[in-house]
Amino acid sequence: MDLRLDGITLVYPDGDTTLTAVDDVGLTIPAGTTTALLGPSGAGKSSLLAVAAGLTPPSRGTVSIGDETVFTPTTTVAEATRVRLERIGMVFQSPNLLGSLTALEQLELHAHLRGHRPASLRERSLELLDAVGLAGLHDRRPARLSGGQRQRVAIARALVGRPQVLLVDEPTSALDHERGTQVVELITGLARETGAATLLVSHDAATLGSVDATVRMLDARVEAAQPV
Ligand SMILES: Nc1ncnc2c1ncn2[C@@H]1O[C@H](COP(=O)(O)OP(=O)(O)OP(=O)(O)O)[C@@H](O)[C@H]1O
Repeated sequence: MDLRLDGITLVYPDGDTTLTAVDDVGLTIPAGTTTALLGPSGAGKSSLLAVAAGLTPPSRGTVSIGDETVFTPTTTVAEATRVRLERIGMVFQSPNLLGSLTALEQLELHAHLRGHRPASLRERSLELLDAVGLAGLHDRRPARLSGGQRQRVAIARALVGRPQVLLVDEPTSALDHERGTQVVELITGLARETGAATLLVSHDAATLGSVDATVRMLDARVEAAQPV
């Protein structure tokens, strides 16, 4: 399903005044495609991602998945959490893995906590770990994985609940150029295969050869989407 942001504005209180972090942003990400969000520090990229994830309610505007409006200025925390758990996968800058769990267990626990408990969960998790290039490393704990491998576990984990939307914040910041490019290729390929509408924040335009579109943010606003 498509992800649609309509007229998103996010205003933070800032002492006696306010700061507009996102200013009337509209963006559509078709199902199965990846849009990269670029722009200088402070442009509003993480703020827009937080609104798309339902972590922060917009001050104005709506977020829709398919035909359904899921986040508005009045969406409750409980409702936003439900939508996020059921429909949205997230990959953060840091993989945030649990030190005592194997790669496979990271995926299984994540799915359990979200209420996804199909009989085939183990197979699905193994398949995803294979898809991210970790065949044979399912039993490794994070301490025995490289930084790039940990990031791949986090990507597989985000997809285990078959999310309709995938939101990715700076997945390559800890990786060298070649590995960063590979991780973006992996995300765009998985988005295509799973149909997830994917929004990926990046600082590093050189790693984005495989994305379907790029959007540049500047001073809280976006320029028109550019197909690459
Ligand atoms: N919780 C907050 N309260 C107040 N202001 C905030 C908050 N979070 C972000 N801001 C401000 O909103 C603006 C946009 O910040 P944001 O983190 O979205 O930018 P960014 O493009 O993601 O930057 P970076 O690339 O450095 O992560 C900045 O001016 C920032 O200082």
